[in-house]
Parts: sequence; structure tokens; C-alpha cells
Amino acid sequence: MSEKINTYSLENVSKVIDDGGQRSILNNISLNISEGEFLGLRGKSGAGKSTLLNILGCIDNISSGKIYFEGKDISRYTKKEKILFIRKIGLIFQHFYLIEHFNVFENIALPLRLCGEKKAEIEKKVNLSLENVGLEPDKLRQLPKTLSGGEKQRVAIARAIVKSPKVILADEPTGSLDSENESIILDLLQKIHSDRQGVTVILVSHNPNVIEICSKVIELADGEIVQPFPNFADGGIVESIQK
Ligand SMILES: Nc1ncnc2c1ncn2[C@@H]1O[C@H](COP(=O)(O)OP(=O)(O)OP(=O)(O)O)[C@@H](O)[C@H]1O
Repeated sequence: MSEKINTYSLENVSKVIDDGGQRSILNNISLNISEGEFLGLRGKSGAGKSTLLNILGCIDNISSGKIYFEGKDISRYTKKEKILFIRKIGLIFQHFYLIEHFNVFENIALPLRLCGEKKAEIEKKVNLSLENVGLEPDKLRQLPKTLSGGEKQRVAIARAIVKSPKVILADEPTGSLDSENESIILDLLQKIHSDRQGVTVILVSHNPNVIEICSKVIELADGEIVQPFPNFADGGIVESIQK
């Protein structure tokens, strides 16, 4: 039987920044993230959650250690491999990061256009993504400034899933929303995870209500993984919360 390859495998990942002096913001992080996992990263403000998520998305780089994606060391990627990797990742942020002068259709279509997809294919996928996040087609020609916060985040999620990514990285996806929209977005993330077989979701939040939807949780404190519960899986690194 062939051994299952982890989506991510981190070995002693550290990040040091220079903000007037050398400061370690991630310290010897080692963990495995399996395909299809719904992983939460929690911890207080400044714990290093966003830094770790950005590293997983190749938005930020590491000072030392190794990161393997589907078994391959990402520091050894060729330019072409890096582009292919980026296509497998869908990003969702607290502040949506929609392009304000693009309408909803253009925002969702952007990742596909960057991949050089054909017009008819783009049209089909954008419509499907919009439907998947529960927005009506009449929203497609609207600019982001005419949408509510919850609708903006749904558009951002539609943009994140339009390429059928293998990994979704969500950084405080409900951090700018009221409790009603928070619950809509959390339901949506759960639905995306259960409908899309094999998709790995990694969600960062300091909010316990948000983290509750994850099936595994890692807590970070001062750039290190802390182990808040007595029973550990994965060599003592990853805490599994049985729901
Ligand atoms: N580029 C940078 N330059 C200077 N300091 C940075 C940089 N990136 C992160 N930091 C610092 O690293 C630490 C971890 O930041 P990070 O944003 O990862 O934490 P976090 O757990 O996501 O916090 P929050 O919940 O407030 O977003 C903080 O002290 C932050 O100020």
C-alpha cells in the first residue's frame, strides 16, 4: 500500500524579522497537515498565526527550516512549479481584498484570467462559483462598494474557489463581519469543505466561535505551537478536537 503524502509538512520552520533588532516570530514549527483536513490556527494577537498562514501560501518566506507541499520542498520549486503551486491555493482575508474598480464578475474571474483560461470557461466557472456562495447573478455587474460586508466576503470566497484549489487559506475570514454574517460565512466554509472532496482548509482566528468549526486545532503562542490539551496526535504536535 502506498504511503499517504501530506499536503503540507513543516520541519523546524522559523522566521526571524529585523525590526531594529533580530526578533523571532516563529520558532521551530514542525507539523503535518493531511489532505482534506480542516485545520484551525488559534492564538492571541501577535502569536504568529497570520505569519504562518502567509508562509503556507508562499506570500511570506521562512528564515530556516523546510516546507514540503505534497512531498516536494517548496524552496526548490522552479518558477513554473511555483506558478502551479499558487494555482492550487485559494486565499481569503479579513478585509476581502477585492479590486474596487472591478465588478463582481471581474473580481471572481481574475485568477482564471491570470491562468489564461478561455472566455467561455471563465463565464461558466464564475457563474458556478457565485452560485456556490449563494449570491444571485444580478450581483455580477455590481462594484464591491455597493455590496455589504458579508456579500463582499462571499465574492472573495467565490474568487478563492473558482480555480477549484486544493488548499484554502482563510485569515480571520469573519473578522470584519457582524454575528449574522459570521455564521453565514462559517456555514459556507464548512459546506465548501464537505462538498469538495480532498480540499484542505486552514483557518486562522483568535475567535473561539470561528475555530469551533475546525476538526483539528493548533494553538500558537509567541511563535510556538503550544499543546493545550492532554491527548496529542501526530507525534505530540497537532491537537485533535473530537467534535
Ligand atoms: N513584516 C513584519 N515586520 C515586523 N513585524 C512583523 C512583521 N510581520 C509580523 N510581525 C510581527 O510578528 C508577530 C506575529 O504577527 P502575526 O500577524 O503573525 O500574528 P497574529 O497571531 O496573526 O496576530 P493577529 O491575531 O493580531 O493578526 C507580531 O508581533 C507582529 O507585529
